[in-house]
Amino acid sequence: MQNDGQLLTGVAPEAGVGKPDPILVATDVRKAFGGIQAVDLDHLEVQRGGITALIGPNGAGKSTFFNCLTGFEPPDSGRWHFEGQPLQRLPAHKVARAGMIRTFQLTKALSKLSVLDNMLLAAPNQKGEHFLASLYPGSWRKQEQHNRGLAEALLERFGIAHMRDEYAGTMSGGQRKLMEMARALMAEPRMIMLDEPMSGVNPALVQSLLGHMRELRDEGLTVVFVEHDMDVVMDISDWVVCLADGRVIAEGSPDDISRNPAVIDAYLGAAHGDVTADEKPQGANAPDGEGGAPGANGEDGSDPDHGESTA
Ligand SMILES: Nc1ncnc2c1ncn2[C@@H]1O[C@H](COP(=O)(O)OP(=O)(O)OP(=O)(O)O)[C@@H](O)[C@H]1O
Repeated sequence: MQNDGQLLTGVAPEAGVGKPDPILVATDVRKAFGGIQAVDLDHLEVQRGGITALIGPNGAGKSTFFNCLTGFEPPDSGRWHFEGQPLQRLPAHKVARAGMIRTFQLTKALSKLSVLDNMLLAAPNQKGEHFLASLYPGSWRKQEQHNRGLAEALLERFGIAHMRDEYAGTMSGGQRKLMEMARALMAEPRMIMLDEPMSGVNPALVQSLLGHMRELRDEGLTVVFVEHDMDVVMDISDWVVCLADGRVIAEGSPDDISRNPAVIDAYLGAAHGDVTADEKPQGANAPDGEGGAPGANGEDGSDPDHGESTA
């Protein structure tokens, strides 16, 4: 089946290259922490309806870039358009309402709430919370019904419906990863940004998560994900963007990227010689062996304090 990611065939593998139908266009996005220039990005376009992987060594600025785009971290400068709408300086909940939503490297479930309540909390536009809307209970009742139906359907889709009334704290790390993806979809986004969705999950669940990502893409959602596992990146991506020192140093198809000398130098490891798609690093991780490896966040990839909710 044709998906919009295939529109990328023939796009030149050049950093900052224009895309046939970009859903996101970001320009001059910069963010420094003290003396560290975490993000120093000139231009990046994300193709609508494709799966784009964001790779790069530890500390390359991937998560900070996600944070800036989604309103979780104020950039020092920069502008970006999503579906033609400028989103810079908007807080996270407004970015989510605009249709762009992210998940976190460490899952952010509220462990003392049920799985279903965690899902419902992730729905934006809680009309009942506004004073005027509360005067017209019909409008929020309708919305609550919609949210409940959506939450039940998503839990079913991700195979965790049997957990709906359990405390989220009782879920395994893998189940939490599934819930994290399901929660993001409560906002009914047009683009989902997944920060290391596979970290700390077992191989069977990786396959299940990959299947969900493909399905979402085939249904028209744009997927951007940060990943260290090059097997996963090569397997699923329509396009790969490599960051180093906050800059886009290369982008292209998985094949282009696996052969790109700048990517091999900065990330895949020049010491290992040329890396082709057939000889890619196994199990992946950053080449220096730091972080990002399956299990690097603890066996279940869970957040030790589970203290926060997503937008
Ligand atoms: N809140 C912060 N305060 C100070 N420095 C920060 C902060 N957040 C990130 N940094 C620094 O900014 C740089 C980019 O970090 P970031 O987490 O965005 O990289 P990354 O590519 O996502 O790394 P990883 O693959 O390890 O998750 C790093 O040098 C990091 O130490």
